[in-house]
Amino acid sequence: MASSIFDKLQVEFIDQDESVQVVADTIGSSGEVPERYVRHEIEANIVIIDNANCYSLPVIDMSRLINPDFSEEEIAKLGSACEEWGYFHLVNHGVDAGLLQQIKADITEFFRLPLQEKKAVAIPPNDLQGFGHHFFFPKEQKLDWADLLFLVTRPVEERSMDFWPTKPSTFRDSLDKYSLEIANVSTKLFKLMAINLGVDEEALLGVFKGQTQSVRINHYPHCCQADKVLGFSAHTDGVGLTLLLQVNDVQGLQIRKDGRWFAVKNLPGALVAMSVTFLRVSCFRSHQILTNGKYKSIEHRAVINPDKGRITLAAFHKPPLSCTIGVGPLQELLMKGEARYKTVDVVEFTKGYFTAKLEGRSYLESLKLGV
Ligand SMILES: O=C(O)CCC(=O)C(=O)O
Ligand SMILES: [Fe+2]
Repeated sequence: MASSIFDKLQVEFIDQDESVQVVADTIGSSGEVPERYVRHEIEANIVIIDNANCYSLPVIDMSRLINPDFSEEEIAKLGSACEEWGYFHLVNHGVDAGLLQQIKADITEFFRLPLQEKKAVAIPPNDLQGFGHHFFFPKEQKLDWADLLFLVTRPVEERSMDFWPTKPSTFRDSLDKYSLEIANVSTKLFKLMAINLGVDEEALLGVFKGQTQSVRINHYPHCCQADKVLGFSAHTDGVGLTLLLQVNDVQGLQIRKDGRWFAVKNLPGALVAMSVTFLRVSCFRSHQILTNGKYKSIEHRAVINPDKGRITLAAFHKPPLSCTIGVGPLQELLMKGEARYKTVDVVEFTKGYFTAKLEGRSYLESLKLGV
């Protein structure tokens, strides 16, 4: 049964009845990766990875953001992280440590279940929610080396509980609690971003009223030919703000800055926050350029570890598809300059985003005005 949210998009999603974990187990430690997964572009591109980690990635401290003694300084740091990187580590975020431990354990246990048990929540044809492997147009597109569990988590009435695993038994409860805590973190960040942008808090928060939160829980099995596959092709996330949780301590996220790829070192206990496309592109009167290009949306991808599987949980916060807030960029920002991005509504944006060939920034670039 297709969920109401994806019904509205009216685009076809093809699911692939294949588990990457099974492919990984089949090829073992010496087999060949099936052609469908082999990424020739990895070799073709000049990829410089900063393994030395000497590039300093922004780290933002939530406890300072909300402490009147330090907030001004920390909000300025948050602003430059969003402008320069569109990406930062968020520490002291306030999400309960016990809950984090529990959800990590539940997710790990879910992916360890035998395939048949995971398939109890398999993605049906032309839907997005559930366990499986997303496969969008075009058909010749290479497959990512990942299994995933995708669920709409908020608003609560939009949940399709049929896709929420019942094994392990604590899974549903942990995800329910986590989804609330992380929604609160995202709201706090939006408020602080509004202060940094010098716009009315309500103008920014209004766009997210009744926001949709969905989670994409990614499992990237290890691969004996790790340099031939990609866990997640280069992309920018959809609309809103992504908060990424490292479920286990295996590195794999890479971000592109100034044309170079950088490996992101895990920071224990931190969440990775990505201010994503809407912040750069817009929110009209349903989806207009909110920050008029001031904040970046970071292009990123996930690479595979040859020895260890990696698990992450990405929580996406976006305006509801029914968002009809008014046409045009945030007025206060437009008074400071011309609109730099086209106006598109949430449904059109989401459709374009999902159906565009995954070429990193291509869909985002197509919305740019005057270039
Ligand atoms: O797993 C990662 O490191 C990245 C995941 C991601 O980019 C996504 O789910 O959108
Ligand atoms: Fe992403």
